Amino acid sequence: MKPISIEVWNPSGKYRVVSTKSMPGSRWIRLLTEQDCRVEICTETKTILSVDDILALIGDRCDGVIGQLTEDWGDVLFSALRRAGGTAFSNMAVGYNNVDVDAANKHGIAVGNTPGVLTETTAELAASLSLSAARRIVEADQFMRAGLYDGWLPHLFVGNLLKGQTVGVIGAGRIGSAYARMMIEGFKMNLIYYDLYQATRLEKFVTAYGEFLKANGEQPVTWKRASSMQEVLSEADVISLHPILDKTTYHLINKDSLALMKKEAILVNASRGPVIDEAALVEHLKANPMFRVGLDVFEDEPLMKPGLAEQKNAVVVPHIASASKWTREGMATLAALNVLGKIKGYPVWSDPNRIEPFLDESSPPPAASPSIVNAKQLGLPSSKL
Ligand SMILES: NC(=O)c1ccc[n+]([C@@H]2O[C@H](COP(=O)([O-])OP(=O)(O)OC[C@H]3O[C@@H](n4cnc5c(N)ncnc54)[C@H](O)[C@@H]3O)[C@@H](O)[C@H]2O)c1
Ligand SMILES: O=C(O)[C@H](O)CO
Repeated sequence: MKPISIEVWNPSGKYRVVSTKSMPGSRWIRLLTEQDCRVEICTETKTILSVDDILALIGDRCDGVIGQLTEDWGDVLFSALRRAGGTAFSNMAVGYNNVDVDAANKHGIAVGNTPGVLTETTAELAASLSLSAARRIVEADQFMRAGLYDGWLPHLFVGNLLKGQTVGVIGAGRIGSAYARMMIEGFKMNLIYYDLYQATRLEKFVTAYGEFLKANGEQPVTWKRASSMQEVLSEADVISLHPILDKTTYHLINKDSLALMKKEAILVNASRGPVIDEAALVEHLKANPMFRVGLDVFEDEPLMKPGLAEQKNAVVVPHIASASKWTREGMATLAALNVLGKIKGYPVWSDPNRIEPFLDESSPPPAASPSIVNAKQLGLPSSKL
């Protein structure tokens, strides 16, 4: 196996923890080295590591790995980690569709993720994409830079007004609900959402905000929980996708579902690329120039499907929804603490949505793993804190 380049922190540490990428901030490194970990960070320049690269990083002895959503964590890697004496893996991401959790269970490896810390940052990017698509910001920017602006015109880059329109959310979990609140409070949009579960807190928020507006003599905002995704697609003016990626959400948006949407609707995706059949989307964009999309994620990432890049009615950014400094440093901290907690035999934090105590730099983090998705399957104890 070819050697792989690494940077080492605290070489004499008792536990060997590998990070497949350099991650923002230094707190995560400090938290590990202070607890007797030797931290090895992969410094290979290529962006996506292969399974063989990661096998080389795991080597003969490894207690835990912090990995990335671009990596394929299945039976090969989990069995290698187990053989090397490891018991812990954490994705530096909330989504873990790149992880075969059954394989991890089989080998007794805890799988961590990083919920909560990226909720607002990701929702803000989805809101940015919604605005950019509605007001044609990227097209207008390119027009200016090309020196084409020769004076104000009544028809120049006319887009969509959001106020009073309906925002549709598919997957009203943490991020979907935060996005909905931004669009409702910011632009006084009405809400229609589809989720397998009732978003009670979100409904209460919209009701209370509607009452506030009414009391101030303004048109109140409203909410509706749709009984099908199709209802959201046909009624909403702006639709944002925020479900997890699994078998039930793969190609949720396809040729048939696109046909249900309004001709001037806006579709935003900051969840996972395969939630949209991207080839069908390209055809829809070509046939409907007033339909616009804002995409942070792509079906064959890092590639775009042929034809997408040429569509002026698409705003595309490279999977940056969680990319604020605070969030990325927090994700690194949570991922490191997931691995550390398992190595040290700490219990699992009882509420993965209440992660503030782990992010407070002025006090030591609780002795717990913040979020282990297979804690129940592995029978890991829950923290009483
Ligand atoms: N683009 C990015 O950088 C970025 C950043 C963070 C998260 N994400 C993605 O966003 C996803 C959601 O994150 P979250 O923290 O809000 O998770 P969450 O678990 O709080 O929310 C997901 C919601 O999807 C719902 N859902 C599941 N299956 C569904 C279906 N078939 N139809 C409708 N709704 C369904 C769930 O009930 C849940 O409410 C992550 O899994 C991840 O893939 C992407
Ligand atoms: O799932 C996630 O966390 C994102 O895709 C990266 O922030």
